[in-house]
Amino acid sequence: MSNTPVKVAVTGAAGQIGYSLLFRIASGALLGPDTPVQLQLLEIEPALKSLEGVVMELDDCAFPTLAGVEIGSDPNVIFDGANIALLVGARPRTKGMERGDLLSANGAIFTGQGKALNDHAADDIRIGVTGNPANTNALIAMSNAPDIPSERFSALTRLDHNRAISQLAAKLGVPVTEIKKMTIWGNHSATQYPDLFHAEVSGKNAAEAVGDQAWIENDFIPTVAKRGAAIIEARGASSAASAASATIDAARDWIKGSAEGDWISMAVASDGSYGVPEGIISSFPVTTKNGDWEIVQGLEIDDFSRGKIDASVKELEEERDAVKELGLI
Ligand SMILES: NC(=O)C1=CN([C@@H]2O[C@H](COP(=O)(O)OP(=O)(O)OC[C@H]3O[C@@H](n4cnc5c(N)ncnc54)[C@H](O)[C@@H]3O)[C@@H](O)[C@H]2O)C=CC1
Ligand SMILES: O=C([O-])CC(=O)C(=O)O
Repeated sequence: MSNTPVKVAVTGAAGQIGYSLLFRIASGALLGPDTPVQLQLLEIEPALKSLEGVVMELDDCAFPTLAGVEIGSDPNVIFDGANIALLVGARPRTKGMERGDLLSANGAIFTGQGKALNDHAADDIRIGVTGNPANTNALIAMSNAPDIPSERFSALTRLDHNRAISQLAAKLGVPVTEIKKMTIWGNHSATQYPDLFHAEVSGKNAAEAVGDQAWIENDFIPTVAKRGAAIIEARGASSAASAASATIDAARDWIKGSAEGDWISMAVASDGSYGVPEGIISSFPVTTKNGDWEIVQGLEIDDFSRGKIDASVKELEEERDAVKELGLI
């Protein structure tokens, strides 16, 4: 095992996602069994007592890869020297709310955290935003951290990506491992576009393997896009363990690299690819290597996909304009 622990900051650490996420990071699921991690956990003051209980449980696991845990409510302290920051802390939506309803409630959190990361994080910082509305929260953090390169920020659409793989595998009766090149385009919201036209099943085009446009349009796309709401309806609380798992998948692949012959979905600052306006944080197919990502280029976008991508991007532009209006960017 190398000696220098990687500092992983997690916000909202006493929350539902945190309760699943921290134990997986501490056990080596993020960086592997040979890399010690130091957890730096941020919570609001009233949640610190509960977080102390979580830390007692982390201690009780005696994880060989857990080098230490620090907790606190000041982002300037907790982000100090962080190599990876997973920004989970934000109010989740409840029944009947759309993610856009969270813009003003949660947006303000990300101005302060962006500034604190700017001033205190390590030079190699990578920042993944899970807290909703994830894309626009990432945009807010990025806009408030002028010294951190914009490509170091991403928002989580990996949960949608994993949901899309799982739905397609169930439809075709194949293992999830047969599915490659899934893409989520746009916003982590009901307008997102899970794309089967570039995905592959056992090396063959997924849309052709399905052979049922009506299922794609009326079943697959809405099931994936509205899965978060379906879980809130069933569980009475928003997805947590699956969100934690996707947060790990996304950060691990970013740092360790995506698999050869495959790609992943990540919401990143657009460079104008596929007609998505520069600067907004939109989900794309990306490959990753050594902590860097690249948008997969050259995919042909037909009219159906174009319409879906444009609708989600329009929503992201509206969210950007709304937070501009609120003075958050
Ligand atoms: N992008 C994605 O795929 C998904 C995103 N989410 C989002 O993740 C977020 C967290 O969800 P849960 O853990 O279920 O919520 P939760 O309410 O159980 O936990 C959130 C925690 O964040 C803390 N918090 C609030 N303000 C904070 C601040 N300024 N600094 C640090 N911590 C702060 C709260 O005290 C709370 O403990 C929500 O916004 C939810 O909508 C949830 C599922 C999937
Ligand atoms: O839907 C929600 O509010 C929680 C979430 O982001 C998801 O499960 O995708």
